[in-house]
Amino acid sequence: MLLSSEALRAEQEYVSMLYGRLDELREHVTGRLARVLATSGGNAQARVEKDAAHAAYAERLARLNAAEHGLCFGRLDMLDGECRHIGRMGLLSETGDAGHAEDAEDAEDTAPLLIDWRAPAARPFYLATAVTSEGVRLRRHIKDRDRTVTEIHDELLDLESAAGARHEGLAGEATLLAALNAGRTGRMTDIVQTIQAEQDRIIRSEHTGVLVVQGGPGTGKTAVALHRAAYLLYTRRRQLARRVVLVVGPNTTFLRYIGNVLPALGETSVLLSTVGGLYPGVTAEREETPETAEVKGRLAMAEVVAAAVRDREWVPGDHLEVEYEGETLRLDRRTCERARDLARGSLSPHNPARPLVVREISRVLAEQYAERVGTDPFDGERLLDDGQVESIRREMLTDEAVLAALDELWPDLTPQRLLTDLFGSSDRIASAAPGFTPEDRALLLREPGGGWSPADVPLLDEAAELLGEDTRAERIRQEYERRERVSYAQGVLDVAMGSRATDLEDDQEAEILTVNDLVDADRLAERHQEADHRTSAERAAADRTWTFGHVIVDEAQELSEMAWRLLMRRCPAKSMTVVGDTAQSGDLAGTLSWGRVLDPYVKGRWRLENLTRNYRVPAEIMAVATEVLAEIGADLEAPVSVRESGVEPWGLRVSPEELADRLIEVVAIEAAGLTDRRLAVITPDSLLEPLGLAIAAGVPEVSVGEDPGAPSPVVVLNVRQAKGLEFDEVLVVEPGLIVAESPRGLNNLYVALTRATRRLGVLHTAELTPPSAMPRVLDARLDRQRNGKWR
Ligand SMILES: Nc1ncnc2c1ncn2[C@@H]1O[C@H](COP(=O)(O)OP(=O)(O)OP(=O)(O)O)[C@@H](O)[C@H]1O
Repeated sequence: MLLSSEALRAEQEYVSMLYGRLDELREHVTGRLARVLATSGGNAQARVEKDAAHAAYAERLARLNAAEHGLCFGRLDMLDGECRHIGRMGLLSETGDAGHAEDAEDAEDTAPLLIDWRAPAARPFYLATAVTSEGVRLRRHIKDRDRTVTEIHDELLDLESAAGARHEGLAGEATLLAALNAGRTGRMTDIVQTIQAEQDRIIRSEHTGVLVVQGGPGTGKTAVALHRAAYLLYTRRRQLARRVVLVVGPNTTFLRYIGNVLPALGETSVLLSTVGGLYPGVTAEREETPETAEVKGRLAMAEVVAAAVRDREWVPGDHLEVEYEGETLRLDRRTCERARDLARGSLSPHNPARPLVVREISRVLAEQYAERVGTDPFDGERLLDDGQVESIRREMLTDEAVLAALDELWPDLTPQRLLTDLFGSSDRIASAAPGFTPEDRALLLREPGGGWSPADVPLLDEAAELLGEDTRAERIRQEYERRERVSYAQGVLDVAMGSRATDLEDDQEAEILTVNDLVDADRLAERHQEADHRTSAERAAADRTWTFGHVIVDEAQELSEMAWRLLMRRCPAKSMTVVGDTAQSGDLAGTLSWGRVLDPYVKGRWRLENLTRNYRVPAEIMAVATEVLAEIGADLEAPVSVRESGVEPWGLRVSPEELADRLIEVVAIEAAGLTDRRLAVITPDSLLEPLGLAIAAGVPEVSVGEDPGAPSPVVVLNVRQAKGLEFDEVLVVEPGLIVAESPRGLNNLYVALTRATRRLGVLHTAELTPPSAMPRVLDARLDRQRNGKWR
């Protein structure tokens, strides 16, 4: 129900008051922040406190700034006469914003002017229906632009109006449909104004373990996952903000697509990453075949990496000779075995255990050498005492031949070196992966160099766990740096004193000495040490061993078993929200069953929730996609579209020779009709480059492949790149080839067909038949719209 101008005016007054309150708070926090920045000096403790205050005020200011657009978007009139305004953040009438649940509790007595959408009092806004009114008489949706209320929609929640509802259970239908019909910008937006009841239940789920959200395309899984992150940060801010929430997505284009949602909700303690981005210092851009990625993603690779480490803890078949200072020393097998057992028995990872091998082997070598060169030729007595033998031992550790022998027996290994050596040698692969078929082993073999692939990252991480770090070297480096700083600081003080002393009268010298007493070199050095101004999320990104408070995995069906292993390690509390759709699993290493990937870690402790309504894809397009879904699995259920677009999908068959030209023609005409809308052309992998280049040459403002930054109106992508994204219009090229190119080709076609919010077209050459019956169904359906024309 659209309302009168009087109601609009009254609402404007309230909303203006709220913005006024927001401005006051901003001013207050900006002032505090400026004061913190102006303070200087103090001891280490004071500096830490200053950094913490700076971070807290900056974060609060970010939250206040984020609330600027659509600060208040709803109102509930309760049956008992109470009126609640709902918004992006809580606002109290007295000082302080109810920035999070804990703040709100602290300020219990203060009347809320605005209720944060995540607070329990806001919940009926999302859940109330005419059938279950939750004590609500009227729900109002408020829309504003630049602080001016432009629209309000009211829903009376009584049983009579329920009878008239078109889609039973759609809360705020007018506002929801306006959001769903709006043009897509290439950046996902938040849905706080129109969260639906089934989504709200998941967002606020109290389940603390692994929550799996399964739902078809467009059911809002990504939106729900991100809003759940915001909800958890609100309710458990003290624990989670420090530990950071990790959001894992399938590729960087996708991360860019969702990147604005949480900042717009005022949340910054979040790290967005692909699995390939989770190994600091490695950029996983190497391309490899899906078959190789599949082998690398198997859980059995954990044992392969472990075996590869064990293989590097070597003992000779009989003995090893070491040339030292003209003497040929001999390490027999038993000595080497003893050193190895000693190190393995320590149960330390490989690198930290290495000093035990080094000490034992160098001790044996030093004693042998001492016996050779330091024995009395007449009585056979050893001439060197223990101290001298120890000196020889230490000296030996700078000798190249000795170091080479140690490197062979128990090398100091980085994960990169371990895997480069492993994948570069068929012998090493055969030894570490005896259970693999020759074909699988051949898939692992590659030349050294050429960088790392996303599937390598969980293996590097696995190796890092097994190798461990010998932190002694790092500790020595830190101590060295500290001494350098102290010595530099002492120099500064000396220069200061020296120059001042020469300039000053004798009676002033005492004062300078007092200053020097107060600021000694150690303290000055501490002050020179750079403060760590990084946010928690930045520190988490740079630290492989960081453990996250909560992990959200999107498009989770694409993750390999090894990727799950890595993620479980990063979240020891196993507090996770996992969203995906096994019917969309296109990656060969991905999963078709949640139990298979989760049971090894949280058997019986993960909960499954389903989303059933499709907010993205209109019914006309979903009817086509559903035919494909039925081919993937007869028991799979398609989500039900919440709207129709009135636009039927179209199909166009062309000859192979004219494919590129007709495609350019179609894209050019479709693109010309786009105003503030986006078109995606989704091609089979093998056609991405040739067709992408052809389209880019013939049509302006086209980008090919992963989104380079600012979204262009027309993009050409393969299915993998389009995963999780959405566009106003989608043109699928050669669906038969998309199916034929992968064992999961049908799943890929299903993904491609479900990216459009308004219009779908299919352009193809051959009959859409092979290799399965499905495309024939698609062909027949599209034929009805075709009539030889695509428009
Ligand atoms: N309650 C809602 N209100 C407004 N828009 C919504 C709502 N739920 C979902 N949407 C919109 O529907 C679209 C699809 O949502 P989303 O991308 O989260 O779906 P998904 O289930 O992750 O899809 P896919 O599996 O295809 O990646 C998005 O534009 C999202 O903003």
